[in-house]
Amino acid sequence: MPTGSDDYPPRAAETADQGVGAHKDYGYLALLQQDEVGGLQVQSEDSDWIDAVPVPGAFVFNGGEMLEIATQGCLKATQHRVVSPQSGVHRYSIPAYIAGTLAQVKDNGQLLTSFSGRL
Ligand SMILES: O=C(O)CCC(=O)C(=O)O
Ligand SMILES: [Fe+2]
Repeated sequence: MPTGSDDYPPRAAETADQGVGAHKDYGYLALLQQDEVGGLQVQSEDSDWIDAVPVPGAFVFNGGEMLEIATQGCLKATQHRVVSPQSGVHRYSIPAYIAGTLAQVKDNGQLLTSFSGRL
């Protein structure tokens, strides 16, 4: 197993277990490198699950709840999940989470928002 990565072992053939259940990340951004196996799905506004098909050399950026708060709902936190690979296949992904501090200040009635983030 490569170091610093998440290992999703294959699910038992008779089950449809998920590697990670549906959730939103709580931080600002998650930067994700997934291998060619796939399994990451994002939920649309119509509640459909859409495959985030792996693109070689590309990263996935997942907006988190802090980002949604900091942008006052302009950028939404993405509901997502990971479906485990079929029997006999392993999936690897390397996530990096950008967390940070949110500051909101009212200046003459105008809401000013700033944040500092780090990996
Ligand atoms: O492994 C993935 O593709 C996503 C993992 C994830 O959603 C998480 O760690 O929050
Ligand atoms: Fe996540």
